[in-house]
Amino acid sequence: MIMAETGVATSSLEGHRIKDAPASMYYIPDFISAEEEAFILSKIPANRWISLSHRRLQALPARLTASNVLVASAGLPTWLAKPAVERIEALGLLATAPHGINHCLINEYEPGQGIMPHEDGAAYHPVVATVSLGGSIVLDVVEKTRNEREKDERQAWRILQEPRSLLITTGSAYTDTLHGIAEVKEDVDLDETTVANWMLLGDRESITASAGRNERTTRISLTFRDVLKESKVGSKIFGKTKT
Ligand SMILES: O=C(O)CCC(=O)C(=O)O
Ligand SMILES: [Fe+2]
Repeated sequence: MIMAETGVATSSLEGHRIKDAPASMYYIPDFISAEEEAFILSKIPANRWISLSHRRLQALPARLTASNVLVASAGLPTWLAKPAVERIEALGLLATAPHGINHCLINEYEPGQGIMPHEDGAAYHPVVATVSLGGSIVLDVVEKTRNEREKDERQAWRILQEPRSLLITTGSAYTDTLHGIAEVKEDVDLDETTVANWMLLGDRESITASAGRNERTTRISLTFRDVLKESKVGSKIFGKTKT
């Protein structure tokens, strides 16, 4: 049995399945410690942010090309490899991924910022692992529709992502749904009837104590994936002899 340092074993992953969400999403609170969270936050390069109109982001080891190829001379930095990537891979869900995790997208959301509903698509192996840092945020997941008429009937789920948690999206949750984050300063009406992962949360009490409200603070997410098209470039052009 593989035992990650947090005490989450492969065989107990089933206990973290979000039963009210499409198959399959898993939520693990306190996947990293507060010290590990602070360490990762201190290592995120300050000079690599790319500002979009509604959030900023950076990609490591590199952004994908227009045809979704990861061209990089190095893998992920050690501050992402340990403990985050190592611990995610120990869960076993990426066992059939061709490279394992080779890419991390870092998104930062200030209160009032979000991301439009979208799917991650065919550039990646269909397993996404998201580690949250900083503040809590609600991820909205909604069924894809084939036509306009179905739009009103589609199912939707709200996933609350707490700081230091891990969310894994696989299977039809990856292929048949869209996900997004509303551009609000506060998530409201959070309770056991509206939050799909309510029973898996690390701290339900504080949400209940604030009458089902989550006031947003800056949240940084680490989205770990396996980019399917990878091109390793040697460092020769920089005068080294690496092959
Ligand atoms: O920040 C998140 O949790 C979601 C990010 C996302 O959907 C993406 O980068 O594709
Ligand atoms: Fe996404």
